[in-house]
Amino acid sequence: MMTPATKLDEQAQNEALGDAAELQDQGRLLLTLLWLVALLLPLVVLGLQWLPHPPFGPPDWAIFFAALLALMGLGLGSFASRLRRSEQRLGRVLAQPWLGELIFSAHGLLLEVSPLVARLSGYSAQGLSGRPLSDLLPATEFEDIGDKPTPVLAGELLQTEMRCHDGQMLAIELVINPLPGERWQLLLRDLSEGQRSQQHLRQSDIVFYNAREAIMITDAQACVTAVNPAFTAITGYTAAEVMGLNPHFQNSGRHEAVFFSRMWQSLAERGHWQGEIWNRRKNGELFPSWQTISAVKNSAGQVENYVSLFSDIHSLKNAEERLHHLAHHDALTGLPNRLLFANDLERSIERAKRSGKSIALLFLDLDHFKLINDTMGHAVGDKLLHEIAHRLRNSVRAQDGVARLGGDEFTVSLEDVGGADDVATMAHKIIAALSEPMQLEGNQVTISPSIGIAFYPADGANTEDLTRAADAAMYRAKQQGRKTFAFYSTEIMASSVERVLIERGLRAALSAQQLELYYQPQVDMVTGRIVGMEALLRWHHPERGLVQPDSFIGVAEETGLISEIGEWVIQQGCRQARLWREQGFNLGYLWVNVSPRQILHNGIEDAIAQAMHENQLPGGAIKLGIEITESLLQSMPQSIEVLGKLRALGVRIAIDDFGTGFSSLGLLKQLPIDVIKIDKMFVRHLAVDGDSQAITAAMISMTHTLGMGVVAEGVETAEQLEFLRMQSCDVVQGYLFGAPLCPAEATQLLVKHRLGWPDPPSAEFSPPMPDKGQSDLPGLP
Ligand SMILES: Nc1nc2c(ncn2[C@@H]2O[C@H](COP(=O)(O)OP(=O)(O)OP(=O)(O)O)[C@@H](O)[C@H]2O)c(=O)[nH]1
Repeated sequence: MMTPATKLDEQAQNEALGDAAELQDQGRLLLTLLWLVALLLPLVVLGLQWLPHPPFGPPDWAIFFAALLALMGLGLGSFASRLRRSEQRLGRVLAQPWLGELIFSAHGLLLEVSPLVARLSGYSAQGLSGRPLSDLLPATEFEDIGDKPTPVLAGELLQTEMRCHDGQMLAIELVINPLPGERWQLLLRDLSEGQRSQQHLRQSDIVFYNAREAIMITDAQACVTAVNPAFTAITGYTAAEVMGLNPHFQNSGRHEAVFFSRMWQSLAERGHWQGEIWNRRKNGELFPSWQTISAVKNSAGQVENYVSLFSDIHSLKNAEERLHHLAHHDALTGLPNRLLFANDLERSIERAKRSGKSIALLFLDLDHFKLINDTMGHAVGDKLLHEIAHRLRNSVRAQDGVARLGGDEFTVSLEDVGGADDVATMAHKIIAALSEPMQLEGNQVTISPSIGIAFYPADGANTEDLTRAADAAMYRAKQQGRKTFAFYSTEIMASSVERVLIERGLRAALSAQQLELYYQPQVDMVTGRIVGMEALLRWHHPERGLVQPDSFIGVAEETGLISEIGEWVIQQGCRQARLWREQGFNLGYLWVNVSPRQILHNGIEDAIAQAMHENQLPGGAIKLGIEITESLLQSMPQSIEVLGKLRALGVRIAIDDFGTGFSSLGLLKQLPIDVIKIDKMFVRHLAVDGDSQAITAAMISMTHTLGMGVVAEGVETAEQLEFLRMQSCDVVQGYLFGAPLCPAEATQLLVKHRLGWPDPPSAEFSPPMPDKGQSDLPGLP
């Protein structure tokens, strides 16, 4: 698109071109004159000879012509030197890197192009030669240039576009001049650079008018010279209202004079200031802004303007406060979280230090809260936690600190407390308030807390120690049966240290191969043959020797290590079963103990399926059975599903220690259970205690009625055995047949009793002197 030229900025070019045109005219005139002189002068001289009185005699023609030639030479010499100077000048102009030259014929064909034109267009100079001018200049003005003897555009400065070799259009400015020989010269220069800087200016305008940040520009005396629309939107002042004012008109009064003097100091020293500043809107409202002020200097280094850019961070500040609250509070209950609890307790300790008073820290953990989650769902669990937080807050004074540390753990810190009695009363009150039944989604739910109590400074001189002491005391309250409180004591600390030691040792035990499975035989009452082996876990502690499961299973369950240990037990048990099958033993079942936690949470079916697959179980004479404790029955819905899946894998399921919990046989009917194991407590008293006899007889009979098998544990005497036989108990297990033995000894036992025991077991079998701890193996994996 061609536009009229608006300015002539190439003065040198025009002067040179002007010179050239003038010289052309002068040259033409001079030549004509010389020709006229050369033709007419001899005729005039000859004509004068015919007069009656010629003014002079016949000329010496040789001298005459020599003079004429000298005259012509002088004229031509002066013209040639002017022409040379003009050519040099034009050459210099054309040598400018920004000026390109194109020579074309009257028919519009390109004859010559300068290197710059070739470079700008992307063609080679030869490539362009002979092409129509309109190939390079597609604008309509150039289309039919070849049809006209003279381009109509001559002498005009035009802006148009040049089509480059790659098809891109390049903005150019050009002028066309006539040349001798019906040729035309086209001088051009690249405009894109200039357009870029104009575009830059336009972009600056766009930024200024469309920025969301307010922009205020002042002169060197700090009088406002310009503000953008965002400034008006944020402050309420129009540009006209603030023009010429000192920015002080926005002063909020929130900053001291020293604040502004520092700002000016920074501007003077570094030319820059940045910070948060409170300003006043036109309507009087104060608002925080984040402001950047820059001093703009001229080339002499003097400040000409100050440019201030700011945004309203009012909403950002609100968000920051919300974030701060979120970071310090528990989202579910709104109580302070662990972080704020620690900060608050630290400050309480500082105060107590100064006043010499003491602080009581109560550490609460809900009892069996997991069961609520498991049986009623997480959403109900959340509501319960919310209600507990509410009750807890209402049970204490306003100045007492209540926090939720996470999960079902809460704390209450009491400053300026009296004696332990007062705190015990408070703990009672909290337990009573929290244990009141609550209605959650149509269900009545009851829960209780266990509370540990520790005092500053007696039990801990800083936040960590005090919290640790209260936590240890809470653990003691759990051990004491839950729904109670316990004060911290050194003895409690010792047992909590013991727990930590066991946990640490246990973490290393698996990789250090300190765990081992022992096996205890189960004997069929009718045939006297071994029909099963129960795998029982032992820990060969490097310093303490053989550690009983009672001492570490609890810790393993609390710390979650039970999953890893449980999986190892399953794999190891299955491996042993495979070995015995390969050795030709007709064993029946290999039983492993599985923790209720594993059943409920750890994808146990996958672990068992994999171990069975790896050891080709069930295979032939050996199958896998799992023993679970009665407490699992409290999580009925989930357990039914998992146990069903295990059954589908061919696994038998036994309830261990039956009779010690509160579940009824009727409840068992709803679960996929194959075997009931009567707890050794009943078996032990069979000979002397009529009640135990009655209960055992009833259990055996009812179990049979439900179509399940019965195993009696802890059989140590012939009398017990006899009683169980009379009640038609199916299988017995106990020292009378064998203690838990390491794999090698258990294999020897299998060899020795391949054909079973005589009936009753012969006296040659002397039970090992029972280490009672070892025979009591409740609920261990
Ligand atoms: N609903 C809900 N459950 C949570 C939340 N945070 C943790 N839990 C659960 O709280 C339970 C805490 O259980 P524990 O304290 O370890 O065990 P417990 O069943 O209370 O048993 P004891 O403490 O030994 O009486 C775990 O099952 C967690 O998954 C939560 O924000 N909401």
